[in-house]
Amino acid sequence: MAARDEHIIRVRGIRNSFGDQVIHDGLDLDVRRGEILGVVGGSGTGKSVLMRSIIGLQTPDTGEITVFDEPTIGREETEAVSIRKRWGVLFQGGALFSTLTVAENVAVPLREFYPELSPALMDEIASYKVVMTGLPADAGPKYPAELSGGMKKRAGLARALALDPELLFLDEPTAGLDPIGAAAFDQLTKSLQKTLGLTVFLITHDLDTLYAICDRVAVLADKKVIAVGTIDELLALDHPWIEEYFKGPRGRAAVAAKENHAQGSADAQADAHPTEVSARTTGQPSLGGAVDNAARGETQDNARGERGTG
Ligand SMILES: Nc1ncnc2c1ncn2[C@@H]1O[C@H](COP(=O)(O)OP(=O)(O)OP(=O)(O)O)[C@@H](O)[C@H]1O
Repeated sequence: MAARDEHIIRVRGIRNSFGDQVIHDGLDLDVRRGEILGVVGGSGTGKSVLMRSIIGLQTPDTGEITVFDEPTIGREETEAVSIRKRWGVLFQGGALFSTLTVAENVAVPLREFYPELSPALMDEIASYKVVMTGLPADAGPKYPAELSGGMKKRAGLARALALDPELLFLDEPTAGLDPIGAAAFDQLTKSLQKTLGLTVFLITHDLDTLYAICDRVAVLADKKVIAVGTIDELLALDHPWIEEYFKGPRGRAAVAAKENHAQGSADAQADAHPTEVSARTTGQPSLGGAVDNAARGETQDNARGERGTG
């Protein structure tokens, strides 16, 4: 279990602005080692800008950010490389290179950071990562255009895991997936986090994801992180936005889905496969088996009942 006070990411007093538009002002956040931290907030509150600031793609006007106890703002590229190797990022939509196959996409970070590796070894590592994320082995030679939306996300995840990171950034990983595919992706994330000992910074609008896999949730509003804690801790704060967010109709449905899943898991006994797909807000029965089933479920991307932002 993670030491509660061991912070992989520390953000202190950052301000981000674009022209006259101030996105963050005095924003603080700590991410603990080994946790899955969900990051929520209304559209445009700056969740992605925060992630980009942490990974060095956006330079805040002021403030400090450290990752693995190393400052990330204002670092020379050569200095930043040693930190960047230790995290993986899944951007919204997967951000795959359309002219490269899945395996070539996964190998991109290997080529960038370890160009001395032989092509055969890069291929082997890429194949391993592809299978690890639940894609069929024959997905490697396919191009992104030949994949479903869910498979693209898995390919993006495989690329994010290419360097065996300690820290994973996921920007709305389940947006656009149907409920079964989204549930499968959540369980894959949880399973990888446990197996690989990852710390996960997860931006989402998906209440099911928050309830199913997040250890804590950080709420962005008013240009700051206004609260961070477990969902129960957040609800105890009696904040109107938080209350509405978690206790509205979608929040209640997410709680029901989690309870269904807990009941299903009890019924299925304690040795259930870690990537088992849970029942979700659709009321779908729990599916056994997992990665393979998950991949099958995702062929239903964009079907009715798709989970988008909310
Ligand atoms: N490069 C940029 N130039 C100008 N404005 C930007 C830039 N990047 C982000 N913004 C603005 O910053 C604000 C926050 O954007 P961000 O993408 O972080 O929001 P978000 O909370 O992730 O939203 P959503 O939930 O809709 O994805 C938005 O108003 C956006 O238009």
